[in-house]
Amino acid sequence: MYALYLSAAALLFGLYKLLRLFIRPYFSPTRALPGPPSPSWLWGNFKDIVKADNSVLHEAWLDKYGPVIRYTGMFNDNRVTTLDMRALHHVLNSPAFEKPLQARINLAQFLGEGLLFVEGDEHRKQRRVMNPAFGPTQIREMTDIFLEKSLQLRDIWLSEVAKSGDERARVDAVSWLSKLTLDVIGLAGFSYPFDALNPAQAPNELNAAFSTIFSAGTKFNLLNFLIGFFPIFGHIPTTRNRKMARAKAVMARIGRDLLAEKKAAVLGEHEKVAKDSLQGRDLLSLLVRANMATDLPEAQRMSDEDVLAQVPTFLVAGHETTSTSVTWALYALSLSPASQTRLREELLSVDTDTPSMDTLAGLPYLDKVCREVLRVHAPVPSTVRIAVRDDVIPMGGSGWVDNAGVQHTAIRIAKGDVVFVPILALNRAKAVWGEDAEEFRPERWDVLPEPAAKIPGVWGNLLTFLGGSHACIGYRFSVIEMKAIIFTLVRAFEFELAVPKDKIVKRSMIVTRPVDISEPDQRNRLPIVVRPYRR
Ligand code: HEM
Repeated sequence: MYALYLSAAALLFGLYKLLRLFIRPYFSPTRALPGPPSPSWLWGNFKDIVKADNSVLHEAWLDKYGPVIRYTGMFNDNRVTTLDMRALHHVLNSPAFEKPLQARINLAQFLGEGLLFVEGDEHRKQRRVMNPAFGPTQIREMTDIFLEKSLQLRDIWLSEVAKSGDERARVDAVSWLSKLTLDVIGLAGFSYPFDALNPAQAPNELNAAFSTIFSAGTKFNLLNFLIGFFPIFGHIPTTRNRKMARAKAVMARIGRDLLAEKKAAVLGEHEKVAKDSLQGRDLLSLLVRANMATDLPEAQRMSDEDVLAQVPTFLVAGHETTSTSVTWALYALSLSPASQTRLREELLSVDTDTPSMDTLAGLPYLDKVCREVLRVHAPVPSTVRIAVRDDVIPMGGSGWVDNAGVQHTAIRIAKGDVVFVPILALNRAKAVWGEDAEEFRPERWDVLPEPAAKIPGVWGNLLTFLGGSHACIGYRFSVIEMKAIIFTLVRAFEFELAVPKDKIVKRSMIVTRPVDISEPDQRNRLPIVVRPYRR
């Protein structure tokens, strides 16, 4: 009898939760905001958004309905977006907004509870211990790795040219750059040699495990969707779940070995680790050292589990994002021969193949090219935040006007409403960058447009690396890595697209990659022709 009451109570509680989920959106103050009608209760505007290129619909709605809009997600859930910089600054910095739990659970099933997962005090704790590993002094030390791997790719492409017997070769920028940045994050992240650029080498254990986890985690399918809501689905013994479990076990074993090695090195630092040895300079070693510092209060230390979760976190966050940026850089430079020539002239004025971080950082046109690529082709085009309590978001400018013509200077938002953070849309907003905002034109950085100075981003007057408490911790790492790769490749080769421009389209699955639609398989690919540059 007691069990029956308990089941009935659980059922009622479940029903109440479900009902609240469906009813809650109708009581949100965001319903007063202007925006597109919802075509379906089940899908909201979701299907149209998925069909269009990332950000395109949001941009059109913002153009049509004003500076802040509401549209709908699944089950008519409220979603708000705005290009208002004061409002975005608030959303990115206020503890009233977090990553949605469902997205975090999805991340955690393949990444563990690392920096991309945690929120609140735990996030502040992890971030405090990890920040020093990503400082300029530390990245300066890693520049050699970025250049060494870039030179390896340069030599591989030169040998492809030699093999072709034709002074030129056709290569796929996506796959080669992905191998390059995997090698870099392996060495700079953990002193782990993936050796992905070595053509004779089959993918090693960690590479294979990582690929399995990454491809399962980033595919949109019913199982992944259900796991986001009900993590128990991750334990059903399907082929996908079994493969994931095996891959996670490999990742955990290698992670534990790496961690044990780093800890032993830190403990025996004075005798064993030379000050400038590679072993002591990778991100994991720096993190372990910071976490073991004697002046760090016990409560502020990360557990071994937390440190281990950073291994897949660095791999996922730091690998495809940077390779995609460089891929888009080669795409943009292929389509803009004048920028390519101007850049090459600047890069060839440096008299070494292995410049320091400061030399790379001090090349003005290289800097403008990188900013412009990261503006027009932001690899992560958007993110979302959920209100964890009711809140009022202040707006700059003249605010917004409701249906009754009343002016508002703030956005009232209810717990559970989602804010879409329009990274790409702000990066290419005409109101900020002018009428040619969608064009790749590095020279625009000669004079920064006034409104761009207010963009609440951590780097480069852009939202590409986000801003606020969850801003990308790896932005310095990524920008210098990007500069080192472009420096090496543009000095050595001239580039052009190997297929017509309209055969390359963008497709987003968290990261926006080029897709080659000239081939029936329509894979992530950027075929380019490389021709050695004769000085
Ligand atoms: C062009 C390259 C990159 C881009 C565009 C990029 C972009 C971003 C963005 C937009 C976020 C915020 C995500 C959100 O909160 O919704 C983020 C967070 C993060 N990124 Fe990056 N990233 C890049 C490279 C890297 C690299 C190289 C690393 C590490 C080696 C890295 C590590 C991280 C981590 C750990 C976070 C979570 C930070 C936190 O929540 O405190 N990223 N990145």
